[in-house]
Amino acid sequence: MIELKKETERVILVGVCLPGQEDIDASLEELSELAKTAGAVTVGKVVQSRDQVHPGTYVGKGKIDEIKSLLWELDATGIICDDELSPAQMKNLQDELDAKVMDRTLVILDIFAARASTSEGKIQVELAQLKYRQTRLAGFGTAMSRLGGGIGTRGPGEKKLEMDRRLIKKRIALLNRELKSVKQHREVTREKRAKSRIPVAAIVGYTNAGKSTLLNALTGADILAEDKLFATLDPTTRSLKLPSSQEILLTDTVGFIRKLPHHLIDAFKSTLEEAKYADMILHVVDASNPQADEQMFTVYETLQGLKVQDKPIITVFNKQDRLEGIPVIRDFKADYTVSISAKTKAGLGDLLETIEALLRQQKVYIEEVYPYSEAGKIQLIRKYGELLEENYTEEGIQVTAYVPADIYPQIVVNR
Ligand SMILES: Nc1nc2c(ncn2[C@@H]2O[C@H](COP(=O)(O)OP(=O)(O)OP(=O)(O)O)[C@@H](O)[C@H]2O)c(=O)[nH]1
Ligand SMILES: [Mg+2]
Repeated sequence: MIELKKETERVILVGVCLPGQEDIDASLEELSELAKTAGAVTVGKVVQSRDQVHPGTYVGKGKIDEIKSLLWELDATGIICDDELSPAQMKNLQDELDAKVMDRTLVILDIFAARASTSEGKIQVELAQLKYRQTRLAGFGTAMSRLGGGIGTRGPGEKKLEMDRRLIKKRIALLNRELKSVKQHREVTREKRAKSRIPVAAIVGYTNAGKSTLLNALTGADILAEDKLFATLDPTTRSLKLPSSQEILLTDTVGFIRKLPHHLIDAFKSTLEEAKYADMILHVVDASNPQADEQMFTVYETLQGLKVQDKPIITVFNKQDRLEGIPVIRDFKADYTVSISAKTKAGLGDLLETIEALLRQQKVYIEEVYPYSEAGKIQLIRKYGELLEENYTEEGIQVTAYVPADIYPQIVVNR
């Protein structure tokens, strides 16, 4: 696709530091990465410490004046606020600054819009964008057209940017119906998988943690892995043979981020929910990131919000090659932890062993002698379980194996 070179947006990032908040710098650093991914250049940062966000203008009057002169000094085209602005805050700031006003949500939506490739992804993004725009169009029709080009104007819904509220409502209803039918399709696929009894592991984690790189390294898939936020939007599933020859399905998922816009969570629920139907979760952490602890916390929160609970989690501390010396395992409680480098493939063997150990926990250990007339049951074990030993004797076939609990009734010896 040929894209005309547009004038680069030069933005000033604006954040509010609430009492007790220590990671405002990291949050703005991440916002700057988001802006870069969306094609803008960060030329300045402004932080105001406040007890609460200013309800009318996000920051206070003094800061607004400061931003005004900065916009002029730095020849900036607009600002991006680190939190989602209310429609009123956005309008007021726009009036005060007479510049393009954006927020974190708008930037994330823009990135998603540029990345969505499947029909499901496109519907989801457009839905989220329309919901975001719906309230912001109300009462100040010119606000959206003031965005001009660039961030906030991309996406499947691009041409409908100037749509009035009534049409937006209609379009939202239509998209919701479309989404429903896509969802049903996804559910059918999921059911098929469940029937095949092949265990599913969902790879989840903060954006840019290395989820796609890991899936590629394990299965030889060629999913785009990039040093960009939200490289992956659509879940991809690949199968993997474990050393015991048991098969498992691995699903790569969309990354999480702090302050993930709720419009997106709603719209992407069925995609995000891949984790809900998995047998286990591989939580990939970028151990080389100074914010790793906070990122893990965000992932836990998001999983909880999606009601993904009580699943065995393997925490995978990735990017060990970037760390010097001994592998880092952070201090927290988890069922299983592994240190790897998806890039150099170090530790992948450990990871596979851990996955097997976990699967084994969900299995029943058996020591049996099968009469030759029941040899078919051993085929079942081989297919769904893990056959450890098989000896042909006079009494029958001696077998030791791990068998999935749900298969167990089918392989009991008739006596
Ligand atoms: N040094 C190092 N870099 C890694 C490792 N694993 C992944 N990366 C890099 O980290 C960046 C992000 O990797 P991805 O696999 O795209 O991350 P992701 O979690 O799929 O990210 P999103 O899809 O954007 O949420 C890429 O530039 C990878 O090359 C690793 O073990 N070591
Ligand atoms: Mg990815």
